Amino acid sequence: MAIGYEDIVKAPKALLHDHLDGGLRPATIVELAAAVDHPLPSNDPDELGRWFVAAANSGSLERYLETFAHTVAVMQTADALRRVAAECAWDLAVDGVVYAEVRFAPEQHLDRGLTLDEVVEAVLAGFAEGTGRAADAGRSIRIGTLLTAMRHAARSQEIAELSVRHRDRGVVGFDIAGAEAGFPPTRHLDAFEYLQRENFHFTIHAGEAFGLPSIWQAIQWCGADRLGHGVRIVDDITAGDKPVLGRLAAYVRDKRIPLELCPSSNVQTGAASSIAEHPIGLLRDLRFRVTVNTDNRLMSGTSMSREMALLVEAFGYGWAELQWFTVNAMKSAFIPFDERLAIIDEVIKPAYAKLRS
Ligand SMILES: O=c1[nH]cnc2c1ncn2[C@H]1C[C@H](O)[C@@H](CO)O1
Ligand SMILES: [Zn+2]
Repeated sequence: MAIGYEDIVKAPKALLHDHLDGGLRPATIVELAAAVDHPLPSNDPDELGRWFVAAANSGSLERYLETFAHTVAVMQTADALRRVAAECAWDLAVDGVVYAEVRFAPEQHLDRGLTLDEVVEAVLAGFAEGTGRAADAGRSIRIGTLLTAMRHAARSQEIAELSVRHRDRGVVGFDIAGAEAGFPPTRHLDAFEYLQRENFHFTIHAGEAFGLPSIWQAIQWCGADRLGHGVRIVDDITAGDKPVLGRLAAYVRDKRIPLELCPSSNVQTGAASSIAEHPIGLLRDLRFRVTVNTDNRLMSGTSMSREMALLVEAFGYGWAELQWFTVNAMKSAFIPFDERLAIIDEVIKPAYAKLRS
């Protein structure tokens, strides 16, 4: 039986890779931009939403990233950051996401005088507000925050220390993002070594716009717990009736290193030519630790439910596969093991059992 979209929305979902500054509501951008006189490509929310998707459909990660100038520009005050975070929590909850790790780069939100700590505090307050409101409405969601350092900049050590400073207040991990080619993860080795000494968790955007060397560095030099995208690991797999894994692909699979795959985003930046041809099909068949993610809901005009629905349509997946992606994500989350298990056993498994029956 084909799975209906409304049922996918109802099914509990876990999301590990979602950017706060890539998920604003267009109407919120229009309002916030008016308050700070930031010129937008359109002041009509519907048109603006379409502009983001079209502009991000560039086939290049560098041009895709240019669209963030408009979201980052309106996220420069504590009030704006709190509002955007609260709306993010609510929007994810309404979409049936029960656990999300949402990331952003604090260093990009200092233009109007906030300190790094104030930026983080505002976002954490917004998540608390949004999750509280969602819980009151009967939609429980847990949000963990990841702090990102921009890989072209030189603040990763500072952002790593900021992450550790806020670890008991909702920050559960660290990441690096931005243009990948020319900015290898080893540029930030000091930060990763510091985080390892602190027993902290981190993921690295790698294997999206650049291939195997980036993935290899992220894992073998930097010690990443997960791969942000990591989709280019297929370059180390020889396809055929019996696919053959190279050393790196075998290592990633053997060690159960989670892949934060983002199907729509990859099609937009040219990392995959279509959803149907996205390597997620092969990687799932080979039982890599695959997870499904949104990356940037605004730039892709998407949601967790939509990403799942696209996969159902392209690969004929049923509830068994959707549950597998969801449990994979929950197993790979950066919150403590007992809390992950509680969500899997008490929320995810009972809901899918019902949907499957
Ligand atoms: O998919 C991505 N790859 C690399 N960098 C990205 C991606 N999506 C968003 N970013 C960047 C742009 C944002 O401003 C920054 C922090 O969220 O992370
Ligand atoms: Zn990303």
